[in-house]
Amino acid sequence: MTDWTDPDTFAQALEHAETREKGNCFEDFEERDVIEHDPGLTLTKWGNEVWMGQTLNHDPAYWRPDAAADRGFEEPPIHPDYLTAATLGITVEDLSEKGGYFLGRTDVRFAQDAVYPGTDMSVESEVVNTATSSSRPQYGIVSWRTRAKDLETDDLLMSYERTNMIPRREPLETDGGATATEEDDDNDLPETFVTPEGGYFEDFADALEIADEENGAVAYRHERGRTQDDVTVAQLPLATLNTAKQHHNVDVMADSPSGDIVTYGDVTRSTALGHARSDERTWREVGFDDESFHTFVTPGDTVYAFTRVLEATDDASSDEAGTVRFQHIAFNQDDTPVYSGTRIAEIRKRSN
Ligand SMILES: C/C(=C\C(=O)O)C(=O)SCCNC(=O)CCNC(=O)[C@H](O)C(C)(C)COP(=O)(O)OP(=O)(O)OC[C@H]1O[C@@H](n2cnc3c(N)ncnc32)[C@H](O)[C@@H]1OP(=O)(O)O
Repeated sequence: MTDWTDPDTFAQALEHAETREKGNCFEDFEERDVIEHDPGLTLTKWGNEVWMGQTLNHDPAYWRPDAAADRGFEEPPIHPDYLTAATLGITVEDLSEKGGYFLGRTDVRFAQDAVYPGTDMSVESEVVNTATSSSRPQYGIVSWRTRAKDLETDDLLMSYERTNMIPRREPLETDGGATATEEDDDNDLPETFVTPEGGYFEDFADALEIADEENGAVAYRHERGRTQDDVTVAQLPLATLNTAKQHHNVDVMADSPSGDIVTYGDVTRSTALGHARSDERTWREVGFDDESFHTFVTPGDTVYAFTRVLEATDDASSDEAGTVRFQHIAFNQDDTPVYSGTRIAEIRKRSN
């Protein structure tokens, strides 16, 4: 009788067996296809707090009822970073589990009403673009518009457009692969870097004025760093039902370009944003644009943050705040940028 657990026999069995595959390849996506992501997700207080705690998003309005009330919330709401990560997390099984790279995201917008723990989400994505990758013939580039809604009321909670490199089932014929791109060596950094004196709206507006007079920029780094560990790399994405092997399968990832599991892009950016928010008086998050993930973050890497203030407008959803547009850059212990994106946030004004 064949002993299927005998290592030699089992090795042969594995060789003969077909693998029940997960995920979709580039060829499976057609423009205008709409994909509903099952099983959805209930946004819990636990998930919210684990996410915020580990990414250093410690704004008391998301933790304490009194601080929440002071900001006009009914109770500590779901943090927009967790909402974003959870929305993207449950799309992975259908969109990107096959592997590839999360290249970027733009037009990330949140509904004006806060989202509270206990909300059941339904999430769907529409394929908005498919393209060949000229540098990597074994991949194609796919963009989706993803929308998260409240399952009960059908209210839109957030939406964004995201782009990934997705493996092809059949690699394209190639005449030799990547063409070297010309390095843009232009380095015209301003001489003066201005740091805001505090974290209120007026501090950002004043700093922009000073920088303008001196032909400089409002740009500064944040002190905190967060080293990537088992919790940030594997636990946080799995808690959003993100099944990307990049984050939890060391065996497969050992043979990949990173040689290791990699941090979920939403963890990297949320950590950097947590550092940035610790130096400001956030009122509300409005949205993000032009988000890019420049290189891998792996266990043991430390995520730091750098901020540029681009614009301050005395106009917001509340008289208590003004609107600021930032560029945030996450970087690692070697000072290499790993993420960048612009962010629109309402920032509290000093009380008169
Ligand atoms: C959720 C999740 C995974 C998931 O979802 O399941 C994750 O969290 S995973 C962790 C986070 N992620 C990463 O760890 C990736 C880090 N990153 C890199 O490791 C490098 O960035 C690279 C190896 C991917 C590329 O490196 P690179 O080859 O040097 O980069 P580029 O040449 O700039 O881009 C190559 C081609 O992508 C086109 N391209 C780039 N950006 C955009 C964009 N925004 N929109 C449309 N097309 C874009 C570009 O136009 C070029 O197209 P062509 O192939 O046609 O030239």
